[in-house]
Amino acid sequence: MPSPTSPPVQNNADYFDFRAMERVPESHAWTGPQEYDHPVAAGHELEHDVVPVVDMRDDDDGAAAAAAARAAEEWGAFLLVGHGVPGELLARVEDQAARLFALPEPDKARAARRPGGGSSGYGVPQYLLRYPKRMWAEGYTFPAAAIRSEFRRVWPDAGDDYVSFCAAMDEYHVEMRALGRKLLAMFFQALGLAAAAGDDDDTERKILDTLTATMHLNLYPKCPDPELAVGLAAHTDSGFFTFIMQSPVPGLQLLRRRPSERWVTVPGVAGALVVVVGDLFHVLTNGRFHSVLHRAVVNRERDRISLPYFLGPPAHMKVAPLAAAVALGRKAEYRAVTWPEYMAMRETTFGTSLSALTMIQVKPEEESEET
Ligand SMILES: C=C1C[C@]23C[C@H]1CC[C@H]2[C@@]12CCC[C@@](C)(C(=O)O1)[C@H]2[C@@H]3C(=O)O
Ligand SMILES: O=C(O)CCC(=O)C(=O)O
Ligand SMILES: [Fe+2]
Repeated sequence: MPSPTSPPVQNNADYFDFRAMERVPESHAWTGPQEYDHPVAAGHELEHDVVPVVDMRDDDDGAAAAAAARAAEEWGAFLLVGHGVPGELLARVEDQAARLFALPEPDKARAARRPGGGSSGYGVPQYLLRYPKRMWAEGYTFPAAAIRSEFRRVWPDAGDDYVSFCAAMDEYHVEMRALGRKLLAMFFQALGLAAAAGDDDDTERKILDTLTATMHLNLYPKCPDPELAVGLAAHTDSGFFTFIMQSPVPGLQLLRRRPSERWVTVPGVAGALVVVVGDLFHVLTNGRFHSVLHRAVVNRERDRISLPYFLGPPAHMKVAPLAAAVALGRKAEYRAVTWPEYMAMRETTFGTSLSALTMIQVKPEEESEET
C-alpha cells in the first residue's frame, strides 16, 4: 500500500494531457535546487560560448574530419551543416512527427510502451521514470529497422496517414544512416584509424558495417511555467553518437565545464543537425572524444519538436577501447560492454550525480592483475 505521502504511481503508459494544464502540477514541478543547477550562458557574444559548426563540404585534405574530431574532443557536440540531407525532407519529417503527437489519446495509447517490451513505443522512456518528477514532454521511440510494423499499432488500418508517415520516416532513416556511416568514417580518419581497404576482419570496419539506429521523437509542449518544468533532464546519450534535428525553436543545452560550469544553448539553425557524442564512443576512443551532458528546456510560447537519431553498435557487440586509440604506453581505461549491458548499468545512475562511465572504468589494481 502506498503511504499517503508517496507520489502517485506513474508508469510509462500513463497519459498526461499537457494541453489541458493551466499550471505545472506537483508531478511535473522540479522544485528546490537541481542537480547541474549551473547558470545559462547569456549569449553567443563570448567566443567560448559559440557551439562549433562543422561543414561537411570542407573536404579538401580532411578538413571537415579534423574539425569534427576537434569539436568531439573539446565539446562532445557540434552543429553539422553541408550534410546533404534535403531541407524539404527534414521539414516533412518534423511535420509528420507533429501530426503523430496531435492524434487523439486512444490512438497513441494503442502504441504505448509495454513493460518489459524493450524500449519502443509511445510514452516516457523507462529510464526517465527513475527521476522523482516527470518531464514536460511526450516521446516515441522505435527501431529504425521496424518503422512499418511499429506504426501499425497507431494506424491499424494502414490508411493514407500511415503511408505518408512511414514514407517520411523511411526516407529519413535511409539518409541518416548513410550520413552516420559517413561521419563515423570521418571520425576514424581523423583519429588515424581508417580501416585498411580490403581488410574485412578489422574492428573499425565491423563497427561501420553494423551501425544500428534507434529513432526517437520528442514533443515539448509549450509550458505555463517554464522555470518549474524540465523538458528532458541532464543526461549523456549512451550510444556512439546522436544526430538531433531540432525545430527552429531552441531548447537544447550543452554543459560546458571550462572556464566555468554553465549551460550553452544550441541555436536553432535551419537545416543544421546537432551531433552529440555518446558514452560508447567515449569508450571506443578511450576518452579522447567525450560524451557531453545535455538537457532540453521548455518555453511558454511555442511547442518544440526534436528528433534524435541514435546510432550505436548492434545489441550483441562488445564495445571496448579500440587498440589503435589506446596511446602508446597507456592502458585501456574502460572494460568491454554491450549497449544493452551499459544501459542497464546506467539506469541505476539516473537522477544521481554519478557518471555511468565510472562503473566500467578499469581501476589501477585491476590493471596490474590483467597483465
Ligand atoms: C537507443 C536508446 C537511446 C536511449 C535509450 C534507448 C531508447 C531511448 C533513448 C533515450 C531517449 C531520451 C534520453 C535517453 C537518455 C533515455 O533515457 O532514453 C535516451 C537513451 C540513451 O541515449 O541512452
Ligand atoms: O530535445 C532535444 O534537443 C534533445 C533530445 C535528447 O537529448 C534525447 O532525446 O536524448
Ligand atoms: Fe540526449
